Amino acid sequence: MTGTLILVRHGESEWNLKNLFTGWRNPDLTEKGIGEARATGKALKAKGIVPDLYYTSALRRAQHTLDLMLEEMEILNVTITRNIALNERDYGELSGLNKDDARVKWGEEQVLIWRRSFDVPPPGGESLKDTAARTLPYYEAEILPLLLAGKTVLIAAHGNSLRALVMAIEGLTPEQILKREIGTGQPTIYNIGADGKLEGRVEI
Ligand SMILES: O=C(O)[C@@H](CO)OP(=O)(O)O
Repeated sequence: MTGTLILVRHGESEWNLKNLFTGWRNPDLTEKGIGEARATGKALKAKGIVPDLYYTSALRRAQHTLDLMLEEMEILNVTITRNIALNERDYGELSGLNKDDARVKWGEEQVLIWRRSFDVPPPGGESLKDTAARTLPYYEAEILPLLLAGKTVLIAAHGNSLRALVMAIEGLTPEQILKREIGTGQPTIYNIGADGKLEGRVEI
């Protein structure tokens, strides 16, 4: 049976707006981010998508995004699983620093490597590879069996925890994932086949 996996990055957060490295810090959504979450909820509803199960991280920007989407989809009284495995990558000592200040201090290239490379962690933080080491096992143990049973699963999470999933599901190389961006509030929808492999993408 084909399952459907809906990945949604949280809407713009207060620290996205201030251009601060966020990681495991816990700001909420801005008004723009709230609007992005509602818009994605509306688009999922318009497409007639009714998920069977709901997952998010232990951070409120993703939790709030999921709550807003469910409001727009008029889906009430469902169980939401919140798990730290879906948290954003930990930015370690960069957390709270302004990204432009970081570029001045360490240079554009070094900051790009910390932000988008596969296996180079920021000081005291997680690389994408480290993030995948907690996100992928969780996906394989908790989410994939549901998809193989033909379920539709909605996950609201973060730019880099989702990039880890996208890299695995799409079979991207470290060079390819370097260029992959996921915008705030942006949905990525996959049909997953009985073999657990990507069958195709759904646009909404
Ligand atoms: O600061 C962060 O936690 C992330 C996501 O907002 O930033 P970046 O996109 O630079 O990895």
